Amino acid sequence: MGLGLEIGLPFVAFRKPNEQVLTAIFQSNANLNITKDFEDNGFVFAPFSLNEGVVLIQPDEVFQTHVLFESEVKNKELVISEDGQKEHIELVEKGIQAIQSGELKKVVLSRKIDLKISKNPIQIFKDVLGNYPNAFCYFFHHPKVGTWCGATPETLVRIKDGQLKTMSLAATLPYEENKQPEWGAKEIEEQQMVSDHIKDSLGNLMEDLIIEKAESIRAGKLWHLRSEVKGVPLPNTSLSEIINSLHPTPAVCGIPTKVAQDFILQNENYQRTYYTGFLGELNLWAPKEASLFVNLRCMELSSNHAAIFVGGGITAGSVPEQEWIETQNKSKTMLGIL
Ligand SMILES: C=C(O[C@H]1C=CC=C(C(=O)O)[C@@H]1O)C(=O)O
Repeated sequence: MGLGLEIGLPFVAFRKPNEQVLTAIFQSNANLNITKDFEDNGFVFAPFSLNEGVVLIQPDEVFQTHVLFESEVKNKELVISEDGQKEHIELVEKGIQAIQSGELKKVVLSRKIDLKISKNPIQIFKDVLGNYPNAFCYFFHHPKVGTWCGATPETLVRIKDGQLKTMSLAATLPYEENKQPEWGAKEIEEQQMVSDHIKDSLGNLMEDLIIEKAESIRAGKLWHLRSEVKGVPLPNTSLSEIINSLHPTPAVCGIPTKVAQDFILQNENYQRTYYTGFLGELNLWAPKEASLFVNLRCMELSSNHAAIFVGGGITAGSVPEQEWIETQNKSKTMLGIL
């Protein structure tokens, strides 16, 4: 991995949720490959706005090895900067107004936290692997794109042997030791909205679609509500149709999708680039197979700087100050590592 960074060639290393296999994919030239139809094979790294170009790392060399990282980072109390609070609260207020006016039902609003770092990137990735065993953990580098690292709890879509799996993910509460989360009506409704949206957008591409009951899942120091979704795509449905029906999910964009995406692009105070895009294996081991994850709980790294990206779903019942605190809590996933 260090070598890839030194010689400036594209590579990615990743471990899937609850697995112990680390896969590394290396491209042997520095070309910026863009996939348009998801027919290529390799590792995709997609931005939030797909028209910015979905990057593909060609699998010129692929390695796999068993790893067992269990390095819990000492849980020192994090002091988190309050910079950006006013702007974020104003943004959330604007989102709530758009919901009240009937334009939107839900919108996910986010921000970027910049900080100086001195930690070595390899150690950062080892700590991500050691601390988030049930997340999709990755380290991505492309000389023409940048260096990203993350531990995401959200699957965009997994397709194998003609079976499709995805998830409806929403709502956040802080994790407290020996305590189960107590979800309120707002969170339950927020997650149900996501399940209904998946049913509407994916349903007509599927022979059947099963959406399981919502359950609490832990993602580091947070809880979320999640329903597993599975089914069989209709014959001749392309990967591209499936991906385009799911991305951007209401966990990162909103409802209705197009109105929420336009609201985000016009109102957020920065460019998301690859945060809330997606990434993962595409036709890598067999055709029509994909294992894609939403790029959440992630950061962009450069020599002595990190940018952490955090957001939260806004609905009619949201309270701006609480939404600010939620983004502060989400930032701990990556801040705790740095
Ligand atoms: C947008 C993010 O989280 C999403 C995923 C799970 C729960 C969320 C929420 O409670 O708002 C968000 O939709 C983020 O972590 O930056």
